[in-house]
Amino acid sequence: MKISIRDIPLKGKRVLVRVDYNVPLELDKATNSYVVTDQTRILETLDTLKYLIDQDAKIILISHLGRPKGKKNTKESLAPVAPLLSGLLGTKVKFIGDCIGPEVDKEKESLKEGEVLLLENTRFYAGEEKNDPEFAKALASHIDVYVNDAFGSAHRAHASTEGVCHFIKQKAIGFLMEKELKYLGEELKDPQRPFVVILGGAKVSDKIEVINKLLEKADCLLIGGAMAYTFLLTMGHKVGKSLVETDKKAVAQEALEKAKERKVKFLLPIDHLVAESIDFEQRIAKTLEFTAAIDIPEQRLGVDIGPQTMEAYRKEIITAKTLLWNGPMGIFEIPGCEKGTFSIAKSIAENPSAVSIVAGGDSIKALHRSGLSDRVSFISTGGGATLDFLKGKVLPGIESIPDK
Ligand SMILES: Nc1ncnc2c1ncn2[C@@H]1O[C@H](COP(=O)(O)OP(=O)(O)OP(=O)(O)O)[C@@H](O)[C@H]1O
Ligand SMILES: O=C(O)[C@H](O)COP(=O)(O)O
Repeated sequence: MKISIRDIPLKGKRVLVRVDYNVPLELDKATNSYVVTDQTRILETLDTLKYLIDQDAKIILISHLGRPKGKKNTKESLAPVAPLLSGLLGTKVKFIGDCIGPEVDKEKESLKEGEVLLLENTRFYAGEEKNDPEFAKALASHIDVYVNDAFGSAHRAHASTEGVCHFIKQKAIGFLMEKELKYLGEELKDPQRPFVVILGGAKVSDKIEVINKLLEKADCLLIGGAMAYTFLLTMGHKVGKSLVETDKKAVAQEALEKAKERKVKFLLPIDHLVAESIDFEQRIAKTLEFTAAIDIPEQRLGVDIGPQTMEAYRKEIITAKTLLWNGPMGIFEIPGCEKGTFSIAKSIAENPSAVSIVAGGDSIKALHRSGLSDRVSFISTGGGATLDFLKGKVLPGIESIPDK
């Protein structure tokens, strides 16, 4: 058991809290400013933050947002989180446009008991992802206690999740981290069967390797999203202009063989929604139409699963005893391409007696949009972190917090 914030005195201490506020932002054209479109990850940290405020701690929040690769930009600034968090906590959350340096140190020093300061995106510095000790040391300056409540980032050995721990003596996990570990650990250690995993999304390179591990635990895998096309391509199907990672074909082949060997059902889309092109800026899919077959025409790209696939996946979902869903089935952000993803949410809702776990920023956003969030057993705030946890991998963000 990890040391929790309940286990240490916090009054008057400067507490650096690593949260995962890697939340989706959208430009609000009316105000020309970015707004948070899914607050889940923020809401889930409120218990920890309220507790720290009650304990008269001086709270300094750090997080990453997006993948800015060491460069500052407004699109990935944490600034829009501050007013939102102020409202949710009922206390002013001050924001400063940097996360290290003399200005930040001054703010840290002048912080009073119960006050909350939010720092800028740690990934605006290359030192974050490189886990640079100098950068980690700068994050740790003027800090008494480090709290990791960022389960979603625990699989990253970055300066704010791992490196910083070498410069701060007292460390603990927050309530969100505790909940995630308890839930995912208990429910999925020895899952009730059939255990059905639904995987989709764009991060093919992240997830395709995870599939190999899940094949050792799950009874059935339902594949959607962009990663499905890499598998279909590997099997010799035509995928047109769909998003694929050709360098992952060998891994895909290995997974297909392993599924066969272990007698794990491995379902891929049998029909698709395709488009001529996608304009992500305008959120428009040109010439949407269903293919009645697995192959995708040359000049088209797959943007969602088709109706036959939805029904095939539904059949597996409604008879499962344990369900895990990570990643949308299509480019659900674009109007007209959301039906496949919503159909997964609906099918899960049809099976209330199963333990259902949904993980991943976009999957959660889609779940909320479908209005069925209250029909799942547990919503994990982790995407890659949850999958790594399932693989039994050591998560650096958890490892660096000592046991009781
Ligand atoms: N067919 C497709 N072609 C291109 N992009 C797709 C396709 N299907 C889904 N996507 C994109 O995948 C993205 C989500 O993938 P991602 O792996 O980030 O899922 P997630 O649930 O947020 O999990 P995580 O938290 O691990 O990131 C969405 O932006 C969606 O548009
Ligand atoms: O959204 C996530 O899974 C976490 O915030 C980690 O983000 P990353 O995949 O960009 O490291």
